[in-house]
Amino acid sequence: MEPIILSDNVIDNKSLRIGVLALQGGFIEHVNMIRSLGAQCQELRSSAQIKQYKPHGLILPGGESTAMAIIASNDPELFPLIKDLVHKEGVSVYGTCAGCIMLSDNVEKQKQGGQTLIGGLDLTISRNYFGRQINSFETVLKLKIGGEDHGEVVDFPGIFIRAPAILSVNNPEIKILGEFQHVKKDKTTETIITGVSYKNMVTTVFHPELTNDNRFHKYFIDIVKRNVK
Ligand SMILES: NC(=O)CC[C@H](N)C(=O)O
Repeated sequence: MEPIILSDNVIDNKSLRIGVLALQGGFIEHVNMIRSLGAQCQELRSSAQIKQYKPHGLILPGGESTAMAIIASNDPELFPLIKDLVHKEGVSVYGTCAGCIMLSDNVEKQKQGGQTLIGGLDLTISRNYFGRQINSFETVLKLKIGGEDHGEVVDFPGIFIRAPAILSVNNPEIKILGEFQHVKKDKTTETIITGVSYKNMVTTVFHPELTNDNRFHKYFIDIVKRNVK
């Protein structure tokens, strides 16, 4: 794929740079929300653009994780580069929904034949857990992202679109940001983990970028700032 180089005037070396992987899905809403918080933000579509922009933080948006992996395969350097940035260079990353799937080590209901992942979070996630698009829903979540140190529980609007569910966290160092009680078809309930954070990585299975509540993005920007060397 021909790399499209970013023009120099979109890169401001003096302030925090957040990139949003813009291969497919809901990237523009993240860009708007990050910009509304005063950080610079850029859609990134290739390994060449990521190398040029040198983001301090990267958002992997929602959409369709299998489609993203197929598009990414046109640029064989792209996923290895993201893996290096996140796992070796400590660049902060926020994965929303499909992005959360891509950052998981164990994915149930993968595309037949498997799908390419970035990994790094030892948790078990199940794709399309709540059913098809028509089974998308909204609910109010309790999330531990509030206050100065982000240790307080706040109410947060949860938009779930063909969402995955985090069924278990297999590394005790991974911090659970929230859980909710899902009532199953047989009326029994189960606990679903809605978001986690671990070192420079944070994920949600719901979509804060589709609300007008920017507290989750503020929380991510604070993680990025903390990890900038
Ligand atoms: N809203 C979303 O990102 C849905 C995720 C999608 N079901 C996937 O498997 O990638």
